Amino acid sequence: MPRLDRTSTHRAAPAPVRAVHLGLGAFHRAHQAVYTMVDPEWGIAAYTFRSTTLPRQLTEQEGLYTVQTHGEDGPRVQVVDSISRAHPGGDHEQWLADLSSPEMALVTLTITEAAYHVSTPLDGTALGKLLAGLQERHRTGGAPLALVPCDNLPGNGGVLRAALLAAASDATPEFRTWLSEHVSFVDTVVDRITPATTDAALATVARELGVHDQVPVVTEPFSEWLLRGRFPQGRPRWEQSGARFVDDLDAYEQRKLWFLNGAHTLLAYTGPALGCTTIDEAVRHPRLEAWMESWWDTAECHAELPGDELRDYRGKLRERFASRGIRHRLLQIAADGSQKIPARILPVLRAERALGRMPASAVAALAGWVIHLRTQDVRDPDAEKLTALAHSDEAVLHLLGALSPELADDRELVTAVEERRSDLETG
Ligand SMILES: NC(=O)c1ccc[n+]([C@@H]2O[C@H](COP(=O)([O-])OP(=O)(O)OC[C@H]3O[C@@H](n4cnc5c(N)ncnc54)[C@H](O)[C@@H]3O)[C@@H](O)[C@H]2O)c1
Ligand SMILES: O=P(O)(O)OC[C@@H](O)[C@@H](O)[C@H](O)[C@H](O)CO
Repeated sequence: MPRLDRTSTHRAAPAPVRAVHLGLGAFHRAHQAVYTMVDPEWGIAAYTFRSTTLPRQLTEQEGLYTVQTHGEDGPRVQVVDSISRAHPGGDHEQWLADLSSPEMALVTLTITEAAYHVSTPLDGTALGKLLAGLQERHRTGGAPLALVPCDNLPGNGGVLRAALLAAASDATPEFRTWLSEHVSFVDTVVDRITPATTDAALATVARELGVHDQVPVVTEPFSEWLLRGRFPQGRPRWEQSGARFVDDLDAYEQRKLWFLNGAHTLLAYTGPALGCTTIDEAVRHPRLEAWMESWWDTAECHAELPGDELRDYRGKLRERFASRGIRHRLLQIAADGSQKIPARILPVLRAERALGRMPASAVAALAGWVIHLRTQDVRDPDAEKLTALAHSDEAVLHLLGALSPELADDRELVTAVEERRSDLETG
């Protein structure tokens, strides 16, 4: 079977590289790279964090790959041609050359929530890599740049700015001033459910297009990108692909993190305890569905957007989650809980506790997390510490304290989570 080639794409040759991406995974390829296709003047140099396999496979395909959307009307397969070059994260020389090129106007990032914490040593971390690139750019002329984090974090632009300034605490005052004044930190809300690709996706491409793609991406038809911030050296015409540049990002960010990601987290931890493995299975389980609706009712009491907008969003989420075309594994979503629960569950839980209420769905999410830590192969930057706590006496008390110390002082909450855990453990 022939390989993918440019006969079915808009770009006869790779577009000039004006954007860099760090964290070349499924989501970047289903989201930012697809939005960038609209503008033939903009090509992307995309870097993995560590993997050497994906860049090699993409390079063998001239950077081309397919995105397949699974909606009600079956799969649709599209060739994406905006990645002009793909590199392994270990290619440091090329990274420094790209970051210091005055032609480079922006850097997008999908480096996971956990990567925004400054850890020492910085070497080998995403922040360390970014800092090294920015220092090289400053040293070689200091052209301005926009940084565009696309991870599910509240205030992701501001978080990245604070993290980089903290990471650069030993850098020269000149560099720190340049970083503050000439690097723009763009806030974003990103949304497109994109699970890890399975082998079935390869067969779909072969059947639909008659070509072999080694690295297809599977995603949903829905896609959203909201941005707020400056692009001092320009940007692709993303708005022509549906991106929206807005001033009032915060309420939409809250809606996305609480309603979509919060429900995902709730189901990711309670679902396996009730025998489910994917989101579409979980939303068909009556008990899990009831918790999800209860979570949304609770979150609605504290959300900023008007009720009718939230109800509309909930309706769309029900459809998106129930889609059988997207087999989104609960265990994929369950990774890095210590980094996700604070943004997705705790704000609503705290608001409820301040009113003297005990939100059953948030309690279920925390109880499910405790079970996850006791029973699964845990992927979390604090995995060692958390699994030890999960097997200790008073595991719930210690784990809630690890999430946020004041939670452990709330004895009523600790008891409620313990009771739900015991209930879930017995099925
Ligand atoms: N998949 C989605 O539905 C989705 C939707 C919205 C946002 N996101 C964001 O994108 C991120 C990546 O998702 P994905 O689906 O591409 O996952 P993926 O597993 O396909 O790729 C993850 C990418 O992140 C890199 N990475 C992993 N750990 C890292 C670390 N400690 N430091 C730096 N980079 C690291 C990996 O090398 C890889 O390039 C998520 O963590 C999330 O913040 C994903
Ligand atoms: O990608 P993560 O690991 O931050 O979270 C897992 C899912 O909740 C997330 O990927 C959603 O599918 C996504 O945020 C939808 O836009």
